[in-house]
Amino acid sequence: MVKLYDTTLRDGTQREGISYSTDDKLKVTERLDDLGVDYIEGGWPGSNPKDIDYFQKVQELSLKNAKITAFGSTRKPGVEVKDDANVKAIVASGVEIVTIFGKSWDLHVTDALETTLDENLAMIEDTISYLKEQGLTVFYDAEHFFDAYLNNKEYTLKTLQAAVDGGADTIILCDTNGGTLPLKLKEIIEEVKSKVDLPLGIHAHNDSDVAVANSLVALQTGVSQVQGTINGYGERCGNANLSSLIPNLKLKKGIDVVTDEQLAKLTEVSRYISEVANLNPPAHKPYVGDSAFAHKGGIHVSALMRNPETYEHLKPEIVGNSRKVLVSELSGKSNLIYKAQEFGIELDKDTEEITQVLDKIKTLEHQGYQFEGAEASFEILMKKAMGTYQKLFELEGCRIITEKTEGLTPNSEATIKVKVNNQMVHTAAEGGGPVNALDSALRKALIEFYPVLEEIHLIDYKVRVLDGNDGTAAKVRVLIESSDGHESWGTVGASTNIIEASWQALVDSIEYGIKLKGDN
Ligand SMILES: CC(=O)SCCNC(=O)CCNC(=O)[C@H](O)C(C)(C)COP(=O)(O)OP(=O)(O)OC[C@H]1O[C@@H](n2cnc3c(N)ncnc32)[C@H](O)[C@@H]1OP(=O)(O)O
Ligand SMILES: CC(=O)C(=O)O
Repeated sequence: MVKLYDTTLRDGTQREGISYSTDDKLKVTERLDDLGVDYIEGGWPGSNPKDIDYFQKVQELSLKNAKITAFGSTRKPGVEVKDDANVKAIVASGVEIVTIFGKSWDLHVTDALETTLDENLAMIEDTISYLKEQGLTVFYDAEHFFDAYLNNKEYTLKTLQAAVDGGADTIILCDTNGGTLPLKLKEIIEEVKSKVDLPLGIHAHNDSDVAVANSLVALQTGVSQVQGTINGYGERCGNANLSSLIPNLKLKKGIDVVTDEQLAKLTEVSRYISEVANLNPPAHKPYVGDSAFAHKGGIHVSALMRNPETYEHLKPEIVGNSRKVLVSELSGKSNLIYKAQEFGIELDKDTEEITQVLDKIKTLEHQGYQFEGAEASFEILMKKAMGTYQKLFELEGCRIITEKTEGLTPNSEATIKVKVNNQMVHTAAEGGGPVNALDSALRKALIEFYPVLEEIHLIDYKVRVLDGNDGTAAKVRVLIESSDGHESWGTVGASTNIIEASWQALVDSIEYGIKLKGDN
């Protein structure tokens, strides 16, 4: 039996940039419970009022799978355990399971705690025995266990014995600094197993980029509890990533740590937690990343269309993710056919049209365009090449003036002349900058013909300088993301003139949006 112990809400919050509210923590708790983890370490009640609040409120949730645990340290040196503020806060938190970390490494006892080796052993034993007397289940986190073992095996084993004597229910071996490699970790766990007769757990940090590997090796060596966090969030480089460990265990090792239905929620849970953490979802993480099943190379897409197993180690839907095919200068005809099918366009591999589209993409990418983030521009390009694209308006001309007066905010004004439905429209608009003025003038000209434009907004505008060596004459790429509040689409432009690059991306964005909303 393998037990999943999630510390997203404790060690995960030790990652730079994360700060949840109590409400956030409660919502994440429910998602983790849904996912099927066995334990949720909700926080450290001795640390801050938010965590005290959390432990009160979490009692009102009806969890289906998980048990809530509270984290804390052994008592302070020279303090009676019943009087220790941290221990009192843990007992008051109302949980049935607590996780206490103690020092395994003599260096930490002398240099961090600044106490004696014997006092540390007493701190471990009597904190655990006191908590056991309170009727609690106690997991003991042996902090820095592997470094400690390599430095002073004899003392380190005494700290574990103190935990056993105190009555700990499980001992978790922690690779706190994340510096241990899998084979060394395995060797040490094998030795410990022959000396400690208690269930063991593993808590691995990712400083050597092997936290998941270390956790798998530990489980293979007979450890039964694995600690980690969703998306691998955690102090410094993070903790063992449960978003990878869960599918690895279930799909590769045949250990049913969650049900098939729960596994299919993995991607959603990963993205939900990154949203709540206010971080970008981790695009390149295995299993759950947006790019985990993104195929770019033409050779890959060609084979994939014949049999997905050729370039995927599992079906993306199993973990709630989906396949993505990208279009770029690395595409072959297969990428285009795949995308055409997505757009509902019939395209045959043996036609002149597909060769022309492919050549055009490769030429344009050489000139600085990037279609990967601009699928709407790619769809338009494809339809134009096939002669099935109808433009919604023609530009007759435009003029943009930016006025900069010393001490005043610069102001831009655009005038534009476009032909819509055989009618010439001439408008002007102001804006904070030249592109903003141009966008406003164009919208003003088109709105009476396409009222749906009211619902279409630019949500992101990115400019990338392509050849910085050319200074202010450098070519730039503009990527625009637009949305109607439900769907979003990306468009691209490239030129040595930033207004021209913006114009190209803007026109594609507006035409695509109007057509998407069926207002043409
Ligand atoms: C490996 C890990 O991830 S352990 C978890 C680390 N997480 C955190 O530290 C987040 C929460 N921490 C906090 O809110 C605060 O640090 C608190 C409330 C725990 C302590 O705050 P303070 O009392 O102001 O102490 P401070 O943070 O400066 O120093 C840590 C204290 O804990 C002591 N300590 C460290 N480990 C242990 C331990 N296992 N058992 C007992 N005491 C410990 C240190 O010796 C130091 O005590 P001292 O100040 O009396 O010398
Ligand atoms: C306990 C803990 O978080 C660690 O040792 O890393």
